[in-house]
Amino acid sequence: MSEKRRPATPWPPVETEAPRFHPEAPGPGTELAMHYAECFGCGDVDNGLHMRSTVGDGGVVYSKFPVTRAHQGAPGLAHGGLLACAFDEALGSAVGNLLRRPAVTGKLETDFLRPVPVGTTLFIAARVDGVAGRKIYASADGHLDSADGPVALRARGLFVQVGLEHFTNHGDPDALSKFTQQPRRREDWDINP
Ligand SMILES: CCCCCCCCCCCC(=O)SCCNC(=O)CCNC(=O)[C@H](O)C(C)(C)COP(=O)(O)OP(=O)(O)OC[C@H]1O[C@@H](n2cnc3c(N)ncnc32)[C@H](O)[C@@H]1OP(=O)(O)O
Repeated sequence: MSEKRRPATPWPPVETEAPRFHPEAPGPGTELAMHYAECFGCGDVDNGLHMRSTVGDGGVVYSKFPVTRAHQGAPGLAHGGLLACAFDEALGSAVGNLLRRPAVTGKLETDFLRPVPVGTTLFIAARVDGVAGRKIYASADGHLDSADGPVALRARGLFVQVGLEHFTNHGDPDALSKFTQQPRRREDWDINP
């Protein structure tokens, strides 16, 4: 298959500032631990995505998603919704780890360019592209079977910064103590937009 192209739309869609990485953000080469043991993307969940991420140079976070039979849509092929899930995780990891600003996905768009067979590993490279107040724009490419393999998917996401009470009020009152990696304490986050 030749390199796929899709209609170009401006990204980020609004004027942004360059992302300001947190002074205590993990540096290049750091292998990121799961952020929550029950996270479907990175946690120890039966049939979860079991994604693992590493910080690269230049503000890129690399994540791997090993696609198994548990992740099928059509026979032998990954389910599109789960592929989008992998990108949500990868983009969220870049935002959370590099900026340390608590944020949730407001919008996620995914271009599916090539089928992703069971047995392949998706190598996702995610970066934060710009920040406009509470709005944080991030994007990622997903390569088949190696970091420079053919691009199977591209995704763009808008993350919206929230207060930490978003997680305790809407989710679990003990949410903060259940995060398993830094930032997990209130003082470890950059909570000023
Ligand atoms: C180390 C740790 C690792 C952490 C690693 C983490 C990895 C996990 C990754 C998974 C992440 C998730 O799945 S998070 C879970 C999925 N997402 C959610 O559940 C979010 C549900 N939605 C919400 O809670 C809310 O709608 C919010 C918080 C997103 C926004 O509500 P709000 O706070 O009232 O703010 P609101 O004014 O509506 O929006 C703020 C600005 O964003 C814009 N905006 C909001 N949504 C959109 C949208 N879809 N499209 C365009 N623009 C939007 C608004 O126009 C506005 O722009 P302007 O007027 O200011 O210009």
